[in-house]
Amino acid sequence: MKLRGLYAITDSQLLAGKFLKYVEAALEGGVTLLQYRDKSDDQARRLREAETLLTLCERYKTRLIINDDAELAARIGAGVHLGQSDGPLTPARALLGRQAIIGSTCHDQLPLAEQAAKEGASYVAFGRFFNSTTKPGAPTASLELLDQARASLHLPICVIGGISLENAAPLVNHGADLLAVVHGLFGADSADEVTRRARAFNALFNS
Ligand SMILES: Cc1ncc(COP(=O)(O)OP(=O)(O)O)c(N)n1
Ligand SMILES: Cc1nc(C(=O)O)sc1CCOP(=O)(O)O
Ligand SMILES: [Mg+2]
Repeated sequence: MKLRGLYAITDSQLLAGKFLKYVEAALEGGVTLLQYRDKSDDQARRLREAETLLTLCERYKTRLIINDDAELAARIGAGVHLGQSDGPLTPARALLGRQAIIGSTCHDQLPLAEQAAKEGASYVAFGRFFNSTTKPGAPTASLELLDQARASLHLPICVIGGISLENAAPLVNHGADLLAVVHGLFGADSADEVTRRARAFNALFNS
């Protein structure tokens, strides 16, 4: 499967009261990867929601990624996204198997991406590229870094952090394969607008 296009990431606060409606609206518009990102400790709810999202993803032929939690990913047969403090990649690959999608946060550091590639990551993520209300404190990354990453890495490159329809085009032009978006997708006033935004993000890869 080609990892290229929109990477939608859920946010439990932003999507409160409209979680499945907005997620399905995004899937309707086209989503390459969907990440379930819930930073709570409510294991029962996390399992329930992850299973529901997996069923929805199967219907739309989208791959589900669980943020932070390789055990939950293994339990339901999804992929996982691991940050630098979320545990090592090698055991996660052993746990999830060769086919699983495993992503790695590399902030603004190429050496982290090279290491992640060696340890079996399926994609590497750089960010944040713009101001983010979802994660304001994340380290910043630049288009120059993206150029260097594109020239030296042979893995799909994901970009994240404050991405919107207004600022995403240069990231694609500088070699990003996956646009990871929370607020710029789900911070919409209606489900129809989420679908429209998803289509418009994907169209950036065809222009
Ligand atoms: C696609 C993608 N890229 C980066 C992150 C951030 O991961 P991390 O640094 O572990 O921070 P949290 O999201 O866990 O707060 C991500 N989740 N997804
Ligand atoms: C979860 C996350 N990680 C980041 C990083 O830079 O590693 S930025 C970020 C938040 C992404 O949400 P939004 O699209 O609303 O800015
Ligand atoms: Mg994490």
